[in-house]
Amino acid sequence: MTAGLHLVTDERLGRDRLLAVVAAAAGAGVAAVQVRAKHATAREFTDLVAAISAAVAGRALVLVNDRVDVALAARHVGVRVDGVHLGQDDLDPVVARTLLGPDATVGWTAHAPEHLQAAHVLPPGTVDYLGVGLVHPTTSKADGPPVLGVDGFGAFAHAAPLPCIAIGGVRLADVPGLMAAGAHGVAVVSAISEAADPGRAAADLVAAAGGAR
Ligand SMILES: Cc1ncc(COP(=O)(O)OP(=O)(O)O)c(N)n1
Ligand SMILES: Cc1ncsc1CCOP(=O)(O)O
Ligand SMILES: [Mg+2]
Repeated sequence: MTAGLHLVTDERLGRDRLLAVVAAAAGAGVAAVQVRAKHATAREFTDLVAAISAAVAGRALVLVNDRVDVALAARHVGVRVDGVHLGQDDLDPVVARTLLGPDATVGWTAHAPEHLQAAHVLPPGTVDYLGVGLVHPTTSKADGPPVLGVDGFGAFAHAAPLPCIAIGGVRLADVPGLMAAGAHGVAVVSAISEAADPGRAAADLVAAAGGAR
């Protein structure tokens, strides 16, 4: 179930704080935790996915950013991994779906007209949701795509053939407007990871995003 709130892990955090944030967010009812570690080796990334999956403890989906090989490796050693979030330069989602199987969750980044066209011609059942942004400027991703704003996000979501998760500078105050604009859910790094009380912040965002609780 991908609707609701996604926590994307913050690579700026130390491991203890990161795992505490993940556990608090999972306890607050996030729908998914996406493990993002742009500078990790394959082995480091696989170990991190295992630690985060243990912290999630089955309370949310565990998605691996970018790396189908890491998702498969973690599964191979018995770690619960539910799927991947792929960018436009990552493995083709059709191939990812074949490798991960029909029950996996596969998300795909989209922010340009050609991405929408590509999404329209995907075989049914390939991708579960599109990650769409930036909603606002962010310091969590270097060289991010252009800012759409809430209205731009809504226009994109209405033209999309798949549910859209809003990402990029999303704060609690943005969530009602994004949901009203057609969001399937929202994904955040800073709004949870930088909060003084990440569990409280996650619970408030879950409530606003119409999560499972
Ligand atoms: C939910 C969600 N949407 C978009 C992204 C961005 O993915 P990508 O463009 O591949 O950028 P990186 O996260 O890999 O830097 C995302 N991660 N999650
Ligand atoms: C990974 C990613 N992809 C697009 S924006 C982003 C980071 C969003 O982080 P924040 O919620 O702190 O703006
Ligand atoms: Mg990516």
